Formats: sequence, structure tokens, C-alpha cells
Amino acid sequence: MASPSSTQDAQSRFGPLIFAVPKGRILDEALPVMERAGLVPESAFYDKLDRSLSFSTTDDAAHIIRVRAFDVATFVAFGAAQAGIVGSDVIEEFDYPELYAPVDLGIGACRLSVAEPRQPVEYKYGNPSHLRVATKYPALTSRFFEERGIQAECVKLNGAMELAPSSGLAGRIVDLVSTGQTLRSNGLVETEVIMQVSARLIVNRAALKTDRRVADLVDRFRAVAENRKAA
Ligand SMILES: Nc1ncnc2c1ncn2[C@@H]1O[C@H](COP(=O)(O)OP(=O)(O)OP(=O)(O)O)[C@@H](O)[C@H]1O
Ligand SMILES: O=P(O)(O)OC[C@H]1O[C@H](OP(=O)(O)OP(=O)(O)O)[C@H](O)[C@@H]1O
Repeated sequence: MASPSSTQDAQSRFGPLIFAVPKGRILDEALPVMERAGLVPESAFYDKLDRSLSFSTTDDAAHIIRVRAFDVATFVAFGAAQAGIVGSDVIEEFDYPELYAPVDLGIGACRLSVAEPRQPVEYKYGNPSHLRVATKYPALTSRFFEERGIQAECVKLNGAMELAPSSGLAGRIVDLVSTGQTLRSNGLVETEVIMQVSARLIVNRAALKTDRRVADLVDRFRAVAENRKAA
């Protein structure tokens, strides 16, 4: 643990440590992990009517910001936040060299998969021999198909990918799958798994080198993750 004086030095040199968390579905699982690592947001964080995006915490030196899942990686890569929690899907999609993901938190487990209609459909648009894929993950999707010698045209969507095949937008989708319920409910079947996904603690590499509080945070989260694994 960083000593109080080194924390104060870092505080006066760098200002508060900014920790980015995703607004969406990882958050419920992330909060108990953060709590065990000594990062508890002020009560306004839990107030659904509160429109603030930045919150103080029980750790005087740290603030929490709440952003969209994909933006957690961007804030941390650009040093606008020193650390955060995000899915490995997002880390791999951006592949920012400035990001370091030292701790697998063992939460947010799912997989990124290719899926297609259970029943072949007649496509309204495009050439059927041309592979068009609807996804929120164009970089991972292009890389996956390129490695197999297939050129895929990616149509970037931000949600509801499962509608793409039935509406004729794209023959396949690449999306996150957990229970498989969303695929089943929309007449799709999973054909290939691109990667297994879990949420990670991420830190900005430069901040880790210069700000002792970041290394301390990594130690605290690592201890929590190891305890969870051992339990
Ligand atoms: N079905 C799932 N099961 C477990 N984890 C998931 C699942 N879907 C997504 N995740 C994890 O949660 C993260 C956020 O999920 P998602 O992209 O669905 O965000 P969201 O909650 O819809 O937020 P946003 O509106 O910012 O896109 C993903 O990057 C992934 O790591
Ligand atoms: O296999 P399942 O357990 O059904 O989970 C898969 C669904 O979960 C995610 O969506 P989410 O619910 O986060 O909504 P989104 O479409 O806004 O991303 C993902 O995009 C799938 O649609």
C-alpha cells in the first residue's frame, strides 16, 4: 500500500486519481469488487435521478467517472483517467498500446461469437456470395475473417445486432453471447467463438510508471481477484 505521504505527494503533483467505470451491465458485478479494493463511490452514484458523471469516493485521492463501456478504454488510453474496468472485448477491439490490463477480475464472463440464421434467409440487399457482417466490433471481426482468408464487409451497429440477418442488413453477426437466449429468441445460431471475454482492471502505462497510487490500485485489485479465485 502507498504510504500516506507518497499518496499526498502524488495528489499534489497529479490531482485526484480518476477511475473510469462502464455505465452498463458490468457495473453491478464491478461494484462489490471495487468496494473490496477500497473504492466506494459517494451515495449520489447510486441515485438514478442524479445526472452527475463524476463522483468522489471513500478514497480521498480517487474519483470515479461513469462512461459508456467502449469509452472506458479511450479515457484510460489517453490518460484522461488513470485506471478503469472494462471487458476484454473492448480492450482487444481498440488494441491501444497505452493500455495495460494487469488483472482479470473474473466478472462479466461471456464470449464474442459469429452467428447466423437458423433458417437460411433470402437477402434483400447485396450479393449473397459477399460476406457482410453486422457488429459493434469491426476490428476484431475483420481480423478474425482475414486470418481465415475471407474478406468481410463490416456494418457497424451499436446494439440489436440480432436484427441484421432477418432485416436483410447482413448475413451474419458478431456479438457477445452469454446464455445464448438473445440468439435463440431471434432465430440465430452461434457458429464460431472468436474470443472468451471477462472484465479487466486497466491502467494507463505512463501513469503506472509515474504515479505510485496507480501501482497501489493494481495491488489492491490483484489481491481482491486472487481472494475471489481462492474462495
Ligand atoms: N451477455 C453478457 N454477459 C456478460 N457480460 C456481457 C454481456 N454482454 C456484454 N457484456 C460485457 O459488458 C460490457 C458492456 O456490455 P454492452 O456493450 O452490452 O454495454 P451496454 O451495457 O449496452 O453499454 P453501452 O450502452 O455503453 O454499449 C461488454 O463490453 C462485455 O464485456
Ligand atoms: O447470450 P445472452 O445472455 O442473451 O446475452 C447476449 C446479449 O447481451 C448483450 O446485449 P445487452 O443485453 O448488453 O444489450 P445491448 O444490445 O444494448 O448491447 C449482447 O449484445 C447480446 O445481445
